[in-house]
Amino acid sequence: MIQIEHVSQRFAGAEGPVDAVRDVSLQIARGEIFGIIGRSGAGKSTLVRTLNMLNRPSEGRILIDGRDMTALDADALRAARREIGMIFQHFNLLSSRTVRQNVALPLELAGMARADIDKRVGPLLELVGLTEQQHRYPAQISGGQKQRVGIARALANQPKVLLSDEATSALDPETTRSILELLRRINRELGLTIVLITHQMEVIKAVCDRMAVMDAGRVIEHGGVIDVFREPQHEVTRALIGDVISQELPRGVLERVRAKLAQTRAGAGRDHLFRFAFTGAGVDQPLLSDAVRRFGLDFNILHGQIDEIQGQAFGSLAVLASGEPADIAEAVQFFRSHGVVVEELNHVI
Ligand SMILES: Nc1ncnc2c1ncn2[C@@H]1O[C@H](COP(=O)(O)OP(=O)(O)OP(=O)(O)O)[C@@H](O)[C@H]1O
Repeated sequence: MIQIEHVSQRFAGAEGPVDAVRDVSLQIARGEIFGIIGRSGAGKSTLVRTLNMLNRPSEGRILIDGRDMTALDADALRAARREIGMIFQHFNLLSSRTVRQNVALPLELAGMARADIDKRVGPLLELVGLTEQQHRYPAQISGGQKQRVGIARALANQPKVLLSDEATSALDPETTRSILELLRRINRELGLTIVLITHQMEVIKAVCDRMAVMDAGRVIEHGGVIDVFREPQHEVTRALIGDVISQELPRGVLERVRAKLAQTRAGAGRDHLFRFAFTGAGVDQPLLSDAVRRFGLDFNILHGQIDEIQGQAFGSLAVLASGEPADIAEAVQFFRSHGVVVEELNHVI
């Protein structure tokens, strides 16, 4: 449905040209939720804004349903943009308009008759759960409610694609969950294709089907979310997954772990930090206690989580293993031979 073909975007920066996006090619299928993750400055916003030509790429093509967005004249582009809704981190609502009037705005701009607008807006407010708040102004509703207005407004023209630029970054974790659930529901009920950018792996894990990781303007890795989580190929991806662990560990524990790993790096310690990822059968075997017996290691479990990603149980454990290098290497082989994906996180946390 969406083909991004060799897209590059160069800006004229104050200190010379900035290559914000470099030769990105991706295919996004109809009806999927596709996540793009990367650190600040990786080029995510620039890339997603090329999809509706808010940024016109310096090179490459964007095809949506086979139509080349880069080749459209102004009128055709205006029409094509109605098929692409967008939501933003800071909601971008008009403060002088009520909830209902904000949602109606794109329809007014499209020249729709008042009665038709009313018919369209009612169900949208219902869909996002804001019927009761429809006559309030943005200043009178919560952040989560503002994003619901943003979503209803983005859906007003019945788009085929919804672009989400860090839509949950300004929200607390519980509100984030409820907005992500709403996006999931809209995706299923309306068959809408969603392209979502975020710097949080939690967001990707919660709603996306497939994902791409960006770094310094390039896509460095892409694939099914569960595959990327199970076996990240790139150091940047591993670091983004590692962030989840360091964010959830108590600060004191994190500092002690870092001190131990620094000792190991200096040649004076025996501790190594690993992340074990299990799916399916690996989950219920007593592999850790087996490895303790066989290889004489000590394990200290720092963080464990079982999630469901795309309907599959997926477990991950962060473990501090202490032992001689040869025993640790054998233990890693042992885990791998039982289908557990093992990564060393020493440089990540
Ligand atoms: N209009 C512009 N003019 C010049 N440079 C730009 C422009 N827009 C973005 N950039 C630069 O392009 C690079 C990528 O920015 P972009 O906003 O796409 O990254 P991002 O991954 O979305 O990061 P963030 O999450 O911080 O927005 C950055 O170095 C940024 O400074």
